[in-house]
Amino acid sequence: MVDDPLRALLRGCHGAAVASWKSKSAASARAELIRTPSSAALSRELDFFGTSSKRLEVTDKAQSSSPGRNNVKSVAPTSADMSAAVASPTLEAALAHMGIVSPTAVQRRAIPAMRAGNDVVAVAPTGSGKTLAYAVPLLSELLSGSRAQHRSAPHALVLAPTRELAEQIGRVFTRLSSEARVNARIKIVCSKAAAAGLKAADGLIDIVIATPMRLVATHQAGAINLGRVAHVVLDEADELFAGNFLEQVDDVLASCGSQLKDGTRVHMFSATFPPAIETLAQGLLKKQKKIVIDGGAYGGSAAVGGVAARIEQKFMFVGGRGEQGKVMAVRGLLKEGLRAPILLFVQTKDRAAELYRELVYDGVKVEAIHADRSQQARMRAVERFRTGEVWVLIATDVLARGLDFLAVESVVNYDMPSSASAYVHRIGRTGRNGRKGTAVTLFTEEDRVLLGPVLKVAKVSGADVPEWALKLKGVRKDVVRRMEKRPPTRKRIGGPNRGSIGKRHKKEKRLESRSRTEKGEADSESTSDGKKRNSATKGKQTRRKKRGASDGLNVATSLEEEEYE
Ligand SMILES: Nc1ncnc2c1ncn2[C@@H]1O[C@H](COP(=O)(O)OP(=O)(O)OP(=O)(O)O)[C@@H](O)[C@H]1O
Repeated sequence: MVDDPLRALLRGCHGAAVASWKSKSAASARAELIRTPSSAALSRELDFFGTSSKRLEVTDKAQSSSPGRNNVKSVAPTSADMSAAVASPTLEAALAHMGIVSPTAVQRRAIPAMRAGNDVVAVAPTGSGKTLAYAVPLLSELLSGSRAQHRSAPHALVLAPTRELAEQIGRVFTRLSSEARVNARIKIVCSKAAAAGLKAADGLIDIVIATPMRLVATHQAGAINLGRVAHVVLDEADELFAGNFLEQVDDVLASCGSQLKDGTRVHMFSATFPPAIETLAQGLLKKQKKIVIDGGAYGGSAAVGGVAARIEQKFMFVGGRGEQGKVMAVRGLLKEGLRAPILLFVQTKDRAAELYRELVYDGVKVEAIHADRSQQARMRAVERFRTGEVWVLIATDVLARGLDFLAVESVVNYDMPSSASAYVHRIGRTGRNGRKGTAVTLFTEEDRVLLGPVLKVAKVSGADVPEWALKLKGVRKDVVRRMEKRPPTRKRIGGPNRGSIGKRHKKEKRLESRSRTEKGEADSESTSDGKKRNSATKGKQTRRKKRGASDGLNVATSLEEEEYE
């Protein structure tokens, strides 16, 4: 094993793989793998959330030619386009300070549309800057003084399907408002603690960013007044209108009640907006302004689009050998130099655990995100990925939407996404903000039903879809829909290594369990009802063990599950 330079690299290097698996031979890819950048250089590249000043230091050929663009200290002048879109010199300067000097297409159109008092529906590709497209007009209203001034009554409400996304949106608002000195009171409500804090503070709030479940609970507890909300923004609107969240979103909008009739504006943003969701959303939009950018598809039979232009999409049939074929395919991709960091999507948390075992045994620097781990452990996993300590992050669809992992080079759909929309969002974790990215989708015989819709999206977005694939016999829509709701049951992931987990993994298990115990202890110390909390934690751990999840790799299976405490 030591003879194999790839194995040595996978074990020891912090550098990113720089070879494209598609365009280079295995030998040259390996050679490039050996010339990895330093960990410092890599960590500069890995600003996943795109909101810190590090992002401006990224060494990117496309950007480095524009002087001042990569220098945090020098603020480049903004374009005429930017002045016209933002219409606020203060915000314009703040954006320039963040390295944002010209608007993206969706910003160019959505910012003025929101300012003009419309209900904006914006469908634009992943990574095209939709967050700022609504953050700018909302903060600009606060700047101009037209804000609600009622206790616990926010001026604007932003809903997002997951806690991670809500927190990311919160970071964007906080950064921009502090750069512009808006002095906006921004609250992120996506955990019990945050909701309790809101009640305790009982003060003025300008903007609330929340997950639907937590906001409903907070409202029911009387900690927030939704009666005077001027704007409701639904980020990942199609997901918020889908089964899991519909009831809660409905409750929130009902709580904005009378205001919805006489003036609350409702805005929807996503990279996908299927016709069924459009019909559902129509009733809420009084003064609607639709904005559809590039691949973003709004209505029509295509139903989804929104694939960022620079993502190279590849499909690999791993057919006959089923699950074993997939593991081999992933090993092959890594060996051939698929560019890291890599996000690897699987269908369920159990499969994440199984795949983790396979890869960790190989010596791949891999992590898996799971909802049962403490928030600290989750953040640590992301941080390890961010700094290049971990090359491959295994996740379920909980990480598929909205998260701005700016430096992710490749996405692998280890398991076929459950719908064309899911495909768009998953692969959209790479190729963000005009960067290049690679998306590889593995499929077997049992994926035939979902393959058709996914290939259509790929074809529409300019991917080189093989002729044979386009000739695949169509599947009835109701069969596709059934499959979207209930993806195929897959065989366990496990190759020859299964069962022999190896020293390294055992060590990871020990560390994980130690960190859980520490967390339990910390919880018990920091609460007055410590005993209760500590025994509850222990009970939870026991239950987990009973469920056969002693390796602690329970990745959430649904977005709903993600709303943990
Ligand atoms: N005008 C701009 N110029 C340069 N960078 C920008 C601009 N607008 C946004 N960005 C950056 O682009 C990245 C992607 O933005 P954002 O997360 O808002 O995309 P999105 O369209 O919401 O993606 P998704 O559909 O996946 O949620 C962020 O890192 C953001 O800071």
